Amino acid sequence: MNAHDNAAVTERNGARYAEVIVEVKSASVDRPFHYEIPSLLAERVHVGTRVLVPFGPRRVEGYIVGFSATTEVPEKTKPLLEVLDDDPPLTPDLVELARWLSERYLCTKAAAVQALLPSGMRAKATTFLRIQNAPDSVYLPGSWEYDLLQELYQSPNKTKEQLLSEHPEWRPLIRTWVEEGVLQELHGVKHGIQIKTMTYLSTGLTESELQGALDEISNRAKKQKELLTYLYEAGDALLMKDVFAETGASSATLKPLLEKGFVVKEDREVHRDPYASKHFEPSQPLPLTPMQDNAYQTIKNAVDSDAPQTILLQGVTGSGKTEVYLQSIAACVAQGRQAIMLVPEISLTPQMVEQFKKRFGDEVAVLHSRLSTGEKYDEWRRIRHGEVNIVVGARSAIFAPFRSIGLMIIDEEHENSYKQDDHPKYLAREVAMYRARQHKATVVLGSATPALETRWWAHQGIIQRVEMPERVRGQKLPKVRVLDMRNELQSGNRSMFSNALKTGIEERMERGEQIILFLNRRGFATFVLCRSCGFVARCQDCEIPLTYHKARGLEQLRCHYCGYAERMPETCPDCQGDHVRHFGTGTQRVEEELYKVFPDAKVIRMDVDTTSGKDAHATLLQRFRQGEAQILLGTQMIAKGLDFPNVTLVGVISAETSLYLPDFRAAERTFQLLTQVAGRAGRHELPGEVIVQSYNPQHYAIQFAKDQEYEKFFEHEVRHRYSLNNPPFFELTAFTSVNEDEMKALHLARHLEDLLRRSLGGRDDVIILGTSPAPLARLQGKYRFNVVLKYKKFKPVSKPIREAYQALQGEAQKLGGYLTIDVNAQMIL
Ligand SMILES: Nc1ncnc2c1ncn2[C@@H]1O[C@H](COP(=O)(O)OP(=O)(O)OP(=O)(O)O)[C@@H](O)[C@H]1O
Ligand SMILES: [Zn+2]
Ligand SMILES: [Zn+2]
Repeated sequence: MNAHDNAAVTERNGARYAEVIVEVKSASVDRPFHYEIPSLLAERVHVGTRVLVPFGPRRVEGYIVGFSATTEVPEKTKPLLEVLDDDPPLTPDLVELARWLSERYLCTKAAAVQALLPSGMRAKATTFLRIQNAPDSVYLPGSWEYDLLQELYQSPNKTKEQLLSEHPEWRPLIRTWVEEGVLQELHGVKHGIQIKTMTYLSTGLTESELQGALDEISNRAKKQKELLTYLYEAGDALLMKDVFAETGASSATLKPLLEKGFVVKEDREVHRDPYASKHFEPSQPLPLTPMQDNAYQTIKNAVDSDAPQTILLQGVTGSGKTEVYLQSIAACVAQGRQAIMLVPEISLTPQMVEQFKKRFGDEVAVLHSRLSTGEKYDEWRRIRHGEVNIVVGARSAIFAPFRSIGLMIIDEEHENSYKQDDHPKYLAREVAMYRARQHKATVVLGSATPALETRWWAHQGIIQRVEMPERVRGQKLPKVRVLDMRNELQSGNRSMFSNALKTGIEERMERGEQIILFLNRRGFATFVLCRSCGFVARCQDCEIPLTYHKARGLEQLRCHYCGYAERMPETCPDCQGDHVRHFGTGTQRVEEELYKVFPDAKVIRMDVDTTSGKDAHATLLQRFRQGEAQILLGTQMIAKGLDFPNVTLVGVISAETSLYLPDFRAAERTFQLLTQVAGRAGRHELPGEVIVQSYNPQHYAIQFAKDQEYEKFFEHEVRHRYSLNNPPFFELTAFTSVNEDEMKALHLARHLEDLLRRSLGGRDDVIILGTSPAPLARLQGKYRFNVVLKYKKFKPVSKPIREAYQALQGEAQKLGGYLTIDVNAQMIL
């Protein structure tokens, strides 16, 4: 077993050795190993094939990533044991993608491969054997054939792997019988629901045989005769439970027919379809508005052009982006290519799925985290086997194993959730652009408020940009009022609702209209604000708001970027008043307060606590739609994509809660959130109003959001980013050292900082920020310290970064902690 890390050969061409990535979770085995290909398996191995291999004393699963004619120590090279699927789960382009993932995001190759596969497969894919055509021969007890058949009859739920580990000698027999069709291999997952089968009944009798059979059955067994005739007339195999329901027959009726061989019973593999019970009324494409048509033509031309392209579709809320997506996808599929539609997990609502099902019917697979493992696995197989041409899904659907992708659309492309927070910490947008190069496909990034990077690339001419600056029916964007909460305090209103918001809510309740109240709270960092003058404590170097900490009775403010710390001021440095407070309000507190102020109100609260159940999210929204409550109160999860005709007032409790996160993207996020929230109002006949409460109403993110002026915001923010060496001008990579022991966590982070300074210090395209406590300074009892690196381009620094990271993995473990890395970090936590 020796390693070859160079580019894999994808054609076997008679090569003797397979290069295999083994499923072993350890950085020290992060390379392909060589295995000899036994001649029996030669026809079945391809790049992407899943195999069983010996690894030390164990047998483990692995994936073939290439072939090699030679190996360094041939006598020590062991053979592959088994090919685990008929179809390789990974296609060669996905194997190549896994290699790129591990290089770009510094994860192990095994972790990269796992990211590409559905969790069902990860949960342990396995094979079941079913008797398909029992052999005619009679076998003697004690023969392998006899014993194997007995075992299969008696324990149908044993996996092939279990049978083989108990009786390795059966391997050749099983293989022969599978080839001859005596046995059928069913692929499924162990744990939870397995492969799903349904029982079918059929009769293979000819007309004259049927006559003979009916004569043979006693006249008293009328039910049996009816059942047999029913099956004969059907011709095809029928689902047993339907047959029973239709004919009133039961297992007792069936049994004698089976014994006499008049009826055959067989289990067939079926795909679980999470939407099977729903009927979708087909929808027709809408005639496009001129603006939509312009966007559609641009996308269609790009798809036709057969060169990889990326297009930013910048359309205001309610401009009809979805219809453009639907028609672009239809055009792509009409060309015989496939399409991937990504939406943020929280917008993957039933209404959203419905739109796709209505337009494309069975051609769509849906992937999201609320599906069961089995459902996910089955949807994935429908994609892999070419049964669908379209997938709608959250982040990981970007890995859909399609053969020829023409179009990948990322809706609300600026959303946080497109960055995976586990290894590999990939950004869906980057993955899409990589796959676009592989498939000569088009990427569409859709948003009313694009990520600053995306808009910058368009500005630089690196990607195309199409605008849809108006709403479909020409409705005005809602009016946004920003209310100065400092004035409220001055006039003696100490509650969290301004007088204007209170009046607004009362009016809507009287008129029977609905209200959305929004609290853009992230729930961890606490910033410090003066309620009299709006002063916010910031780091003088980084301009990032300082975070409040209380430890051993000492109240401190810290910068989570550079490590600077100061004491919590007792009076406001600006106005000398004593209203300096640390800040943070939860949805639950707002709800309590709402009931105090409006005892008659009915409120639906949506946050992580109330939406943890399987369909809780959809159910709550449905109840609000049906008018069960006047007020919907929630966090960012209600900001996106919702379309409620009866909502005429949207209130933002405090714009500050996202503005003063210790994050260089805080202004961008606040602008995006406010714009999205405002976009929820007045989408239909009733005009909408938006009230934003703030202690800093003059802040540019709030002012530009008020006028929904993305372009102006962009120009302002991009200058700001430039002066602070932040994205898009520099990319950020964050290392986090985690340990129960604060000193050990700190020690490792300092050590890492040293290493980085030695290898990268002094370069003018790299900035190393000092070790500092992470914004989430303590999580689950563990201390966290960050070292953040800024650089202009990843390639020239990737080697020193990788080396420093790998060099300290061992030490981190020795200290009882660990070190993580987030390449192209979107948020430093
Ligand atoms: N060509 C059209 N003719 C008539 N109605 C349309 C057309 N295109 C879209 N619509 C309707 O306009 C409304 C807004 O469209 P949609 O929700 O796609 O906007 P959007 O750009 O995705 O907005 P958001 O960013 O807020 O989600 C929807 O009700 C949709 O059915
Ligand atoms: Zn700082
Ligand atoms: Zn003040």
